[in-house]
This record gives sequence, structure tokens and C-alpha cells, in this order.
Amino acid sequence: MKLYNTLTRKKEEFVSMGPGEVKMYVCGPTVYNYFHIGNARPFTVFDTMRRYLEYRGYKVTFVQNFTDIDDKIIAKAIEEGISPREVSEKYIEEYFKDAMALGVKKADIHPKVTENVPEIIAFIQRLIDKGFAYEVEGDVYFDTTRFDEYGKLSKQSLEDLELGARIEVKEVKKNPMDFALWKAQKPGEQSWDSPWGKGRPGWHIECSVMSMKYLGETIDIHAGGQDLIFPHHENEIAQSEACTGHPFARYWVHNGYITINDEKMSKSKGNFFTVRDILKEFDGEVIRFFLLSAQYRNPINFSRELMEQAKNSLERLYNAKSNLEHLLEKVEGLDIRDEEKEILAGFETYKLKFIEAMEDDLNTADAIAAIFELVKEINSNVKGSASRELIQESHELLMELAGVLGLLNKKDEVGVDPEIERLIEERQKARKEKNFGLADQIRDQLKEKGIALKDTPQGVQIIKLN
Ligand SMILES: Nc1ncnc2c1ncn2[C@@H]1O[C@H](COP(=O)(O)OP(=O)(O)OP(=O)(O)O)[C@@H](O)[C@H]1O
Ligand SMILES: [Zn+2]
Repeated sequence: MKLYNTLTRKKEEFVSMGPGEVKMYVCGPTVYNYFHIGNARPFTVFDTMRRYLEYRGYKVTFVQNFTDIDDKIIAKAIEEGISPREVSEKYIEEYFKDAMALGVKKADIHPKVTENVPEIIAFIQRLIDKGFAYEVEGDVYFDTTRFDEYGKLSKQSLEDLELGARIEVKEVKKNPMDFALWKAQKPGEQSWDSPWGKGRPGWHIECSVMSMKYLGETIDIHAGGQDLIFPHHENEIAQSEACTGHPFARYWVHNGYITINDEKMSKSKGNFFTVRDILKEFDGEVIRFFLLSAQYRNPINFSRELMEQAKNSLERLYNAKSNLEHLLEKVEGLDIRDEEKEILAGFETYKLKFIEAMEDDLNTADAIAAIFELVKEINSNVKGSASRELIQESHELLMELAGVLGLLNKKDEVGVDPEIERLIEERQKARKEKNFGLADQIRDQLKEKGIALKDTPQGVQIIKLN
């Protein structure tokens, strides 16, 4: 696969360090709020990258942290009169609810900063011992002038960066770009004991420590949103490579922004929509489809219109799936015919197209287009007269490709209209009351509306007929 590496500013052939295995770290959320659809983009696209690598046969070890020590968490705790721990625990739980709705798989490990403070302290001590960090009044700073390659990820020189920065009067650090590894406790703040007195870790150090602890000194892929390139990832590289003398990550990948009126969606600007709120109106898979409808580095302007489009497109895929499942129920034991073998071979070309798109820096937009071409062919070639094998194979292919993108996971249709839902409920009620006459009558009524029902042990399955 080709991946655009921010470190080299080039699309490079991805070669994993260990044969057949990938070690991947994604910077996770700061847990003090519900996440917005901008934050949902890295979670979703890197989940898709993981799924695709797994599809290609790699064993992926996937780590995504929770930042559960942060000024914003502390502020929220004070605001709500609860402890920072209560704030972070709550929003970690809420993260999992929304992530599940989006079809984002759990990471192999979701480490928390609060569970890694001793490791962080040991790491900072190593940096001090090696002369890359210094302590002032209970704070510890990384000395950027000691790391020659500072700026290599964001392609800025330390001199230029320093020109643009100033040391505020009350600051105690030696150089303008030096950043905090450890912050002395301020009155009333949560704190941990350390060799430099009571305090807490700075932000950047957590990812270096947790990535190394769970994945080793050098990993394959380190990912996050493009706003993390500087300073977060630049600083992660400086402190990690200063400490070990080895490259920290081989491929640095960054997603583009979800924007509102061409401005980055962000909590601080207030121009955001939480996934929780969008879920009141759209299914999680529709949100996922929307997020994957562009290649991950391109910006996407969030709008209701695009969400509606995503909903309609996804519905077309679900229709194709239901049609095939409906056919499978009707058609019995016909062997595949020669002319059908050709049709099937034709379908395989769309699988190749799909893979080619995903190989090209995870171009999910083109991959989705390939699925639609496949669906078009399936719709015009797989009918009631088809053999069971052709129907089966078509269904499997559609599910295989959609599955790589984390789509078509639901048993039922997305977005069934309320009138139909009401009829289905009425029919259920009639069946419960053993009023089978009425139940059948409603079934016929639904059929007229293009809906077939299938009673399965898991409940009623809704199938849209064409
Ligand atoms: N508008 C956006 N589009 C795409 N990715 C984003 C956007 N905003 C934040 N991200 C990414 O979301 C992930 C989660 O980050 P985090 O929870 O720290 O949010 P954040 O950066 O504080 O959000 P905000 O910028 O809204 O304050 C990071 O990888 C970040 O780069
Ligand atoms: Zn990070």
C-alpha cells in the first residue's frame, strides 16, 4: 500500500518493520466532552486503515490513548463540582458509545495517562540524565536547542520558530520553543509525587511513553489529525528520539479537517456538531459513510445536504444487499451456468478496483465508487432467474468489500420511514394476540409499499423490494 508520509511529504510504499505485522498508534481524545464529527474523522479513518491492513493479512496491534489529564478536564471538573476522574470516566464511557455507533472497533489497548504516571516520570528522568531536559521551580522542560532535528516533521527550522515565539515575562524556560514535560502543581489541582515535587505530566510526553510501552521504541504508523503535526507530533519525535536514539515512527499519517464554512470545526470556536446530536437524526453508519466519502487527507465541509446524500447512497447499498438476501430465500439449488461464470469474473474486476483505490493512500472515495459500480452490475445481472451460486457469490463479494469499510453491518435497513415502522409494530402486536388474519393483511399492505418481512429468531428482518 502507498501511504502519504508527513515526515517525507511523499507517498511511499508501506513496508512494515516486522513481516506481516503492523504496530499502529493513534492519538486519542481528550475526554472532557462528547466528541464532534471532526474528531470522529481520525477515529473512523484510522479504524478503516486498520481494517484494510487486516484484510490484506497483517496482524495489526492498534493502540489509541485517552488523554485523561488536561487543563480542560480540570476546568470541567471545577465547573461541575466533581473530580477530574469522574469527568474523564464519564466521557470515556460516552466515547465508546458513539464510537460503537460509528462502527469503530475497540483498540487492542486504550491506555490512559493516569495509569502511566510512573512510566512518564521515569522517561522524563532519562531525558534529564541525558541532558535533554531541565527542571525549574518544579516544572521540567524539554530543551529544544539540544535536539538537532527539531522541526523535521513540520518542516520548520528552530530559528524560524524561535523568531515567531516569545518568552512571556513570567515564564522560566530557557528557550522560546522549549515545552513542558512536567508541570508543578497549581493550588487545588490533582497531582502526583515526583522527583521534582508534586505535579502532573505535560501533554506531549504521554504519547511517547505509552507508544513505547505498548508497541516498542520504533513503530510502523503514528496517526492523528493534521493539527497534531505541530507542536504535538513534533514534540513527540523530539523527546522520543532524544531518549532512545532511534526513529520513533516510520510513517506519520494525518487526516484533513472536517470544516464548517471552510473553517476547521473545533470546540474552541464553538462551530461544532457532536456525533451524539447527529445520531439523533442519522444512523451511525450514515455518519461513517459520510466520513469515508472523501480520501482522508482532503477536507470535507460538513453540511446537512452531504449527510442526506450519504444516507441515500448507503440506502442504495442496503437495498442491493436486501435484494440479494431476498433472492437467496426464493431461489433453490441451481448450479452456476457458464455465462454466469463470466458475469462473476466481471464482478471481480470491481474488487480489484476497490483494492487499487485502497492501496493508493487509502482512497476510500474511489473504493466506494468501485462498490457502486459493482452494485450497478449486480442489480442488472442478478435476478430471480439467476443460480443460487451467483446470488451467493455476489452477496459475499458485496459484504466483503463493504465490510472492509465497516459498512453494511446492520441487519435491517437504515432509515425505514415511520409509517412502515408503525405497520410493522401493529403486525407484531397482531401476531402476539394470535390475530393471524390481521397480521397477514398488514404483511400484504407492506408488500404493496415494497417491504417484505422475514421473521427470524433475532426478530423481524425488513427487506426492501424493488
Ligand atoms: N475539525 C477536525 N477535523 C478533523 N480532525 C479533527 C478536527 N478537530 C480535531 N480533530 C482531531 O480529533 C482528534 C481528537 O482530538 P481531541 O479530543 O484532542 O480534540 P481537539 O483537538 O481538542 O478538538 P478541537 O480542535 O475541537 O478542540 C485529534 O486527532 C485531532 O487532530
Ligand atoms: Zn499524541
